[in-house]
Amino acid sequence: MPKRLFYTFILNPAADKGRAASRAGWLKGLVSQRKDAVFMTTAFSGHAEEIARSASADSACLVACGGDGTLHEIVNAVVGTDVAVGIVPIGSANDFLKTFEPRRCVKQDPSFSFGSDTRLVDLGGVSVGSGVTRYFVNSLGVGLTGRIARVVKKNRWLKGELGYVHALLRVLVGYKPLKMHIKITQDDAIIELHESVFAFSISNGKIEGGKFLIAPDALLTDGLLDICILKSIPKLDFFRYVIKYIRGTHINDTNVVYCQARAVEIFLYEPEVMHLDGEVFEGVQGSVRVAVRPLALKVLMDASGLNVE
Ligand SMILES: Nc1ncnc2c1ncn2[C@@H]1O[C@H](COP(=O)(O)OP(=O)(O)OP(=O)(O)O)[C@@H](O)[C@H]1O
Repeated sequence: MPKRLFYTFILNPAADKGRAASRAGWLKGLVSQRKDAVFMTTAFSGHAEEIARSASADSACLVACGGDGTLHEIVNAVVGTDVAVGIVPIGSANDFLKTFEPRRCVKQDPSFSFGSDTRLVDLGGVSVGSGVTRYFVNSLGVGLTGRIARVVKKNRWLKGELGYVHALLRVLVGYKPLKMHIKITQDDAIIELHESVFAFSISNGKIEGGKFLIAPDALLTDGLLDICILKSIPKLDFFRYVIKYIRGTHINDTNVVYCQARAVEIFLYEPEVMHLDGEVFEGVQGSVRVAVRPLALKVLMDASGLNVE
């Protein structure tokens, strides 16, 4: 049956530390000119996912108006359906869009052009123990970056790069590398590591934390996830790696394992913090299985023809 609406816009007014709320008037103005679109606002964390689950019965495209967290919730509501997601980038980082359509990441002047062309992108599926699978569209981090994401989220004032620098410094105090067992499954090899790990991430997009080029070789459509493991290093050395992460040159470092795979399993001996697209999951322990779900998400492309890979 044809859907009644084409677009449902879902605004997270709390995105960008509450600054996204100031875009409500502009978004309502956009939507009010059309018969095929409606506008909704979230009232609490997790609400975008609830709205998206009910709206997906009626809409062909759900537009995430916020940052990566808003997109993450909507993606998890539509995965497995034919509903597309669109993006109005008014969050702090909007890291997914930096890979998908980098030219649209102009925060001062966000745009949305009504179109219907979509591109399929991969997703990463994550299951902890026997729990349900949750999906990330941009990146997953365990340990250091999970803890940084937790501090960034709790901080109500500092946004953008300042927020990440503040969080990094706070997390580094008292931080110890994590003991992990990692099993990376590639087409022609299995890599097993029993390591103390300083930082661990799995990426679909290239950028994490606003400006860190964690996965310079990542492509959203290659059916692969990019794994980046920084082995145990002296804590003070990490500042050198921050510069390398910004430039993407860490992947050639002898302390870094960087590779691509379709599936990864990690075993965490102690409860840890994990982030998926910047959303924080506490107390993750035991077996964490991650597998790519190739071309599983339809993403609306900018109709102005500015798309680049
Ligand atoms: N009405 C609301 N009140 C409070 N929190 C909300 C509300 N709606 C959504 N949230 C939460 O706001 C958080 C931040 O959203 P989001 O990640 O989109 O913005 P951001 O952090 O500025 O962007 P980015 O992740 O790109 O840096 C998410 O965890 C989301 O669950």
